[in-house]
Amino acid sequence: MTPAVPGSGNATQNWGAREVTVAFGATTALDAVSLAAVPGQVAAVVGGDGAGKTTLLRTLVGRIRPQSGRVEAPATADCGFMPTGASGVWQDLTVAENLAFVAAAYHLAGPAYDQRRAHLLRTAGLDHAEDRLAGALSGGMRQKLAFCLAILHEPKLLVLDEPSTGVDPVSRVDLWRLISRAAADGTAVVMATTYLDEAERASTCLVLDQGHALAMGAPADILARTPGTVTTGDRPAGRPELSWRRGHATRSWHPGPPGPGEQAVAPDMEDAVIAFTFADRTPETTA
Ligand SMILES: Nc1ncnc2c1ncn2[C@@H]1O[C@H](COP(=O)(O)OP(=O)(O)OP(=O)(O)O)[C@@H](O)[C@H]1O
Repeated sequence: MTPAVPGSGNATQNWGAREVTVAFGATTALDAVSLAAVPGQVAAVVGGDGAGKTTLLRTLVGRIRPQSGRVEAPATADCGFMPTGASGVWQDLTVAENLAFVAAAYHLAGPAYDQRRAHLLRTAGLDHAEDRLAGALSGGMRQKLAFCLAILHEPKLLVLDEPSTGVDPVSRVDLWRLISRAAADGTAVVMATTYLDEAERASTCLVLDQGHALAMGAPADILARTPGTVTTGDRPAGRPELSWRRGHATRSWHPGPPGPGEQAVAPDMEDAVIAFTFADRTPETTA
């Protein structure tokens, strides 16, 4: 029997990546990274530029073969993948033609398909734009079309690469509603996101940095395990390179307790991800 991916909490499903390592030449994009994809749940993958998010997602859907570790995923026809930047959309086809193209690839037809297509277009707010060229849609509408294309064939595993990056706040809400609905319908959803408020709403969150998994678990657990202390003030406290702007204030990370007069805050996901990253990148501070 295949062992379950750690953290899946599900004895019957074991989709996900298990200790996957991927290198591109001298660059280790993923270093023994694991992530469970559980039906009915959203797993968020977060991390900065070059953290390995896209590589992990592409590995999950079989587009990259890892050097070591293993991937458990449904058959290709049961996977849906939305690449970053809506690059899964054909710009010179209309919305309707994009959908028809994908439907033909999956042999989708008949009243059940018509119903699903109409439902998706309505939920995505694209039902009045069927005849518009995808290239003429707003960024948010194009992302929503890309989402519809990825989910049209009702995949069991849905993998989304930064679905809401560059999307206006209202379209972000629409997209999140679509994603939550897919999970509620029983789909295992894995999404990379740079929006940490979105990550905070996921069931599981994986924090990556430079190919390393810094933390994984329920968002509340990750917050509870935030290393060191985060403080707020009107100027950096301690080492300036361990401080960042947050609205009109400055946050600072301390490997230990705050200094005298410094005001500690309960970290949110943004603070936690930054704290994990600083702790990992500046090991001398936590030694
Ligand atoms: N095809 C490739 N050839 C060489 N290096 C690659 C390739 N794909 C990714 N990398 C490298 O692997 C590392 C991880 O990249 P990846 O795209 O997975 O990160 P990411 O977290 O998605 O970041 P970003 O959002 O900036 O794309 C980076 O150092 C990147 O330069």
